[in-house]
Amino acid sequence: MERLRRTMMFVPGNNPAMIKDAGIYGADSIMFDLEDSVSLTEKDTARMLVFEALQNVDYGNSELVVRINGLDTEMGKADIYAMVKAGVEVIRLPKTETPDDVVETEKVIAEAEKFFGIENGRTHMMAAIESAEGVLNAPAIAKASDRLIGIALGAEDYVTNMKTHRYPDGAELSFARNMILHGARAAGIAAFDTVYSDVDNTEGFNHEVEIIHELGFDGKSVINPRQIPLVNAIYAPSEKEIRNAKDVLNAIEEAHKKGSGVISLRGKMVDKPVVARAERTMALAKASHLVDEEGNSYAE
Ligand SMILES: CC(=O)SCCNC(=O)CCNC(=O)[C@H](O)C(C)(C)COP(=O)(O)OP(=O)(O)OC[C@H]1O[C@@H](n2cnc3c(N)ncnc32)[C@H](O)[C@@H]1OP(=O)(O)O
Ligand SMILES: O=C([O-])CC(=O)C(=O)O
Ligand SMILES: [Mg+2]
Repeated sequence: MERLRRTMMFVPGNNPAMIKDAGIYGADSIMFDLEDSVSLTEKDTARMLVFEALQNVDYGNSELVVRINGLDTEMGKADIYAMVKAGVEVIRLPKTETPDDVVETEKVIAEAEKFFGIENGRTHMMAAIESAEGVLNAPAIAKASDRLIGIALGAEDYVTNMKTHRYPDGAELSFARNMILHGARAAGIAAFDTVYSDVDNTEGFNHEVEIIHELGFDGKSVINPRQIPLVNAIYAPSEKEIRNAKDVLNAIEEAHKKGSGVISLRGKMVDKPVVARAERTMALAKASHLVDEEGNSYAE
């Protein structure tokens, strides 16, 4: 079953209190940041703090991601070596412009794995796309390495590059979101939406999450624990959706028993893509604690 990544929470790598408690908020992925939330004078301290945390703190089931500094900075290589040694699950490359950026980073990751005697390929990657060049290359970036689990939009840098701002209707991000989503889906990997900086604006945040949920994003980068339950609530299927998904799965099981891959349910055709959507609905229902492991509703 595909891993659910509804929320990926940024945690500044130079903040020991936030790093220590990051696991208690239920983020699907925790993303320690060594890049733009850390000032140049704190880069070494942040790398050390995150290295220690990855080795010593129990973050439960959350996936552990680190946003490194790019290889065009003097920190990039040291970041990769330290995080690979610490056993990070995913390295997030910021400001990815071209497939070559991914290939170059992968080379250094592979070198580091070899150096520390770690199995080749164990460290996964994701690429953040934060410029016009990156957006235009999104489909190629998404296919640049087998290590990639996903690509993400970084809209703060993107709107700066585009000489615009963030607006409530999100029109300025429409092209980038669609490119990233299509690039990710064509490569068979995940797509993540960008952060929403106005932490106290719940209405604006919910509106943005509704948009990306409808588009089909796997989830969203968040910057504050208060944003996690808001995303989860919008990604949680309704009771009606769960009931329908169960009916679909039961119907297709009956069809399979009869040697068929298609069946009619209340006049609507049930076939492979409908079943795949029903399976995703049930996975989201489980993650949202609306049904148990067997798919039985707690409400029933
Ligand atoms: C454009 C980009 O690159 S975005 C990515 C880089 N930016 C970041 O990583 C920023 C991360 N977020 C933050 O630093 C903060 O959430 C801010 C500055 C946005 C808001 O700060 P505050 O208003 O103080 O947050 P708030 O009052 O909601 O904090 C409540 C609790 O959550 C904790 N918390 C807040 N944000 C985070 C976080 N991102 N990770 C872990 N814990 C956090 C606080 O430490 C506080 O804990 P406490 O109650 O034990 O003291
Ligand atoms: O990746 C993100 O969402 C945060 C970020 O760096 C940006 O928006 O520039
Ligand atoms: Mg950025």
